Amino acid sequence: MKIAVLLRNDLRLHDHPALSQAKLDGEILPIYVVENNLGAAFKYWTHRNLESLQESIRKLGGELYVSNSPLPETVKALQKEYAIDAIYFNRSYHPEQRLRDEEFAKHIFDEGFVVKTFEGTMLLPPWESLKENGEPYKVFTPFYNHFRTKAVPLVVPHIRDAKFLKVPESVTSISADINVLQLVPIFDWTDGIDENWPAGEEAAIELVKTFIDEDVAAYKIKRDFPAISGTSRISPYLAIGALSVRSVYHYALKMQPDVSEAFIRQLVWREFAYQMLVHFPHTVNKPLNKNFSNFPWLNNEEHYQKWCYGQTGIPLIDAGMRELWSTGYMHNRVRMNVASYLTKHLLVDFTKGMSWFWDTLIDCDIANNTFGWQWASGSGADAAPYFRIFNPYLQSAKFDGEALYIRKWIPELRHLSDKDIMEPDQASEDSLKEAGVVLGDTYPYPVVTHKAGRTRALLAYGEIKKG
Ligand SMILES: Cc1cc2nc3c(=O)[nH]c(=O)nc-3n(C[C@H](O)[C@H](O)[C@H](O)COP(=O)(O)OP(=O)(O)OC[C@H]3O[C@@H](n4cnc5c(N)ncnc54)[C@H](O)[C@@H]3O)c2cc1C
Repeated sequence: MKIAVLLRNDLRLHDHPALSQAKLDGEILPIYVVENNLGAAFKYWTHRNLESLQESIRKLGGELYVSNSPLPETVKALQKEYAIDAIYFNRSYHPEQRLRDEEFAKHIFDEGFVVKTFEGTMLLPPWESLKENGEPYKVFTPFYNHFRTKAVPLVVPHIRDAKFLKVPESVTSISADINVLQLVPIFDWTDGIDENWPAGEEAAIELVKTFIDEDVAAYKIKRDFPAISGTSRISPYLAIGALSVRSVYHYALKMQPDVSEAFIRQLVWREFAYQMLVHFPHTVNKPLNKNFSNFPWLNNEEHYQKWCYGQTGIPLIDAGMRELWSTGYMHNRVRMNVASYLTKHLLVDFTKGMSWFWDTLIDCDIANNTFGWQWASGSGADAAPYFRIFNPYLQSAKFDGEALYIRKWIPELRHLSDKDIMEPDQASEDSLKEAGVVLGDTYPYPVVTHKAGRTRALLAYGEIKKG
């Protein structure tokens, strides 16, 4: 049987249920089709991971094919040029793609293809984590407790040999040249990504093994400090699927059963985010909490731009946004702060923050990004209540006490003392002068200070509470 295995955000050969089953059932034609509106950084990350997977498949004597046309057209043309019998794929939970997949699967099944779908994204399919009454959980702790009573399926074997198909040159609907997808930007801004993130599953597996073998025990106490590498940094690999979440889960439980609880808990937050997405797909652009539909956002474009480019005058916020711009990643503690500052202090709609993250993160993940923004703005499931507003100065003092993170990303402030660097507009004129800082020139004044932003946010919140 000639089986086309559709690859999406699952660019790997380990624990890949669709490829594993195809290996047992026949000959494999792996195809990647760009389907969603990818952000710029993630496009480039996809390109590099496709290159890496191409290399691995070639070592096994096969070829990875790509197509620029939408999936139904690609399959139709391919069928005409190179009669395939079956289509296998791991399910996607991107709301739009899920609908397209369902329609597509039905259509090609009616046309006589064998169609098989698999779980390749989550630890458990979303319908296995429901309450007894069949409703989805909206609060994390009961979800987590329920989840821990379930057995996560074991991983499937790494593909180390398989019969791969190679299409003749006459077939033009797919190509083995990844460049045809044009995922690499014309202007070269990708150095920061290249320097920080080796692509591909080998790099991903090495990273996660080292983290679990050596660092997971300290995760709980180190994970909140952005200047130190206390977290796993596996999110870019989970997002593109170079790493299977099930492999990570089982490896952690097997190798470090006594000290991996805090880390496993985060993997289950990801699971929770996915099940929220599946059951409440409208949350990708609308608040889960309906009260927020009429929230009086100010959406000041100038403020938004300053936030995007790390020019708000609040050092912790600017450091985070500059880390994101340079590397395609931001530490979780800082993500919570920048999201809170945008939606609460600046009163900019959370969907605007979400779309900036979508365009700049290499770990952009539709479930985690949606969930994170809904949570931070107070409109989502198990959310930070709106009236609890992060104070970025206290957050810096608590989680970046020696200002190592701020100094790294805002070098123009580096000569200020640990205290002054967190709130430069409160520093004395002498201290600023001595450190070579001219507010409004070398570094901006705050767009909105914590005190003013907090008061304004609470007033806005009062409006929606009144109804
Ligand atoms: C506003 C906002 C937007 C976010 N957008 C994304 C996104 O687009 N993609 C993304 O992967 N994560 C997102 N997160 C969640 C979190 O910030 C990242 O998963 C984490 O920083 C990745 O670093 P790590 O792999 O070192 O995490 P670790 O702390 O090592 O955790 C391991 C894994 O657990 C999962 N995880 C950890 N924290 C969370 C969380 N709070 N919610 C859901 N899953 C979690 C991730 O898959 C992560 O890779 C967002 C958080 C916020 C507040």
